Amino acid sequence: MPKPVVALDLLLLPTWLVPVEPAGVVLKDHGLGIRDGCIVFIGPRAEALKCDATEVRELPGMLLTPGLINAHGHAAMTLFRGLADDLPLMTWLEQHIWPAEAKWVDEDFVRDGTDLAIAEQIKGGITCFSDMYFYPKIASECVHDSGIRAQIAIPILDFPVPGAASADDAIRQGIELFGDLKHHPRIKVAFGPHAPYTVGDENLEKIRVIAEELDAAIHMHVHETAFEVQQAVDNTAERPMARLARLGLLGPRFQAVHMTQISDEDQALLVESNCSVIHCPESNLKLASGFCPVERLWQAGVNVALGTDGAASNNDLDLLGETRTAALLAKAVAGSATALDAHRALRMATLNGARALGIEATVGSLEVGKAADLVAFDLSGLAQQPIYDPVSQLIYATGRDCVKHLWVGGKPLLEDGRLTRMDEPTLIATAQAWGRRISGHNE
Ligand SMILES: CSC[C@H]1O[C@@H](n2cnc3c(O)ncnc32)[C@H](O)[C@@H]1O
Ligand SMILES: [Zn+2]
Repeated sequence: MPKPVVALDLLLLPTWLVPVEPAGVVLKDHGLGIRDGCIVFIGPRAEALKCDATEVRELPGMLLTPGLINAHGHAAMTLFRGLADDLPLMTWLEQHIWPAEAKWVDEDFVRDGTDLAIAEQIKGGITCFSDMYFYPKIASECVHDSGIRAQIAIPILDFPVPGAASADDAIRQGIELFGDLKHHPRIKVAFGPHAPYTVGDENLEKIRVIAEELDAAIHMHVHETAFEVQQAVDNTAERPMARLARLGLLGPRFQAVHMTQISDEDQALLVESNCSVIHCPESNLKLASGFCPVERLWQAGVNVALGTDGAASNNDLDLLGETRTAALLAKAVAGSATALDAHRALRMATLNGARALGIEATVGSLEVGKAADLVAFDLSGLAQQPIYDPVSQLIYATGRDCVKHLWVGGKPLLEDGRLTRMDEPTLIATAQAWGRRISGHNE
């Protein structure tokens, strides 16, 4: 019996295809077929050409991978990029960033800054990002309009912040947004208590109850610096991770961002509660916050994903560059050149990110049945030659300027390096206008 012909909206024929799952596999001269936004076919080129495809795209010299997932950031902070550099975390936050946020952050700021962040991320191969910033409803509108995928974490602090008069107000808005977006195909709403030092037990308990009820994720900066942990121990005789465990917050829906300080007890809590850690190496390096022991966590079975953090502490939203930094730093921290090899680094930037955000059934790897969130990297330039392993070349020798095409749910958001739905000159002009206002050259 001849096999039925597979009907496709789009057939992609890259030189290399790296599915990420199964791990370590590189498929040469294979095709990937998309129908109704999902991957419906992966197979050798000769088989792929038998499909009945409405459109066929040859991608010579290109590597097709799952879209990168930026598991932690503060999107609208793109408008504060370079505003306060070369400072330690608490000085940076308390003396520079929080005063600037109090002065400038409003709905327009968040809309313009988030659009800028989305455009930068799409151009850098990112198909999904996690955002934790003020006016989350505005950010969700930007995500909806742009076509990208995102987790929107509702920021919650014990004190008033732009857009929320209190923690209760932020939680109420979060519950409403969660309800409004619970059927959205590309947006997930999570709860984002800022950090152990800005949210007290009472509000953390409220967040635990609501997140449990809604089956929502909790996204939080935790153990970012040694100072944070020491201050908590001095004041309460309890490490923040132990406190979060006591309050019942840890679990598979908990996303612990940073984790540069990990005792054996902290690690045991991460393992037994099955939380994810989101590693932000460049922000940690720039603020001199410390080093997350990625290899040790990986070997212990902890899911480690990757984030850029905001553009005010990084200062870019370049997850491919972040992956390279993570791979290099992991070797230095572990004292072993075999730590976080290129294939595992790519997995951290894709499937582990999806797992951390609770969307690994939908995205994170190229598998039949998953959404077609894909990126094509052009490896035909001289800086990538010769190619023994395209994943090694991608992680160790390629910059985000090699991102050529990108799809989310099968929809093209980047074609030949150009944004399909956003106007780059307008984004640049808008960001420049904010820069003039904030630096005082205008108004
Ligand atoms: C509640 S989310 C927004 C809040 O967090 C601040 N922020 C940005 N980056 C970091 C970081 O690395 N650690 C702690 N807090 C951070 C941001 O400026 C907002 O005030
Ligand atoms: Zn952050």
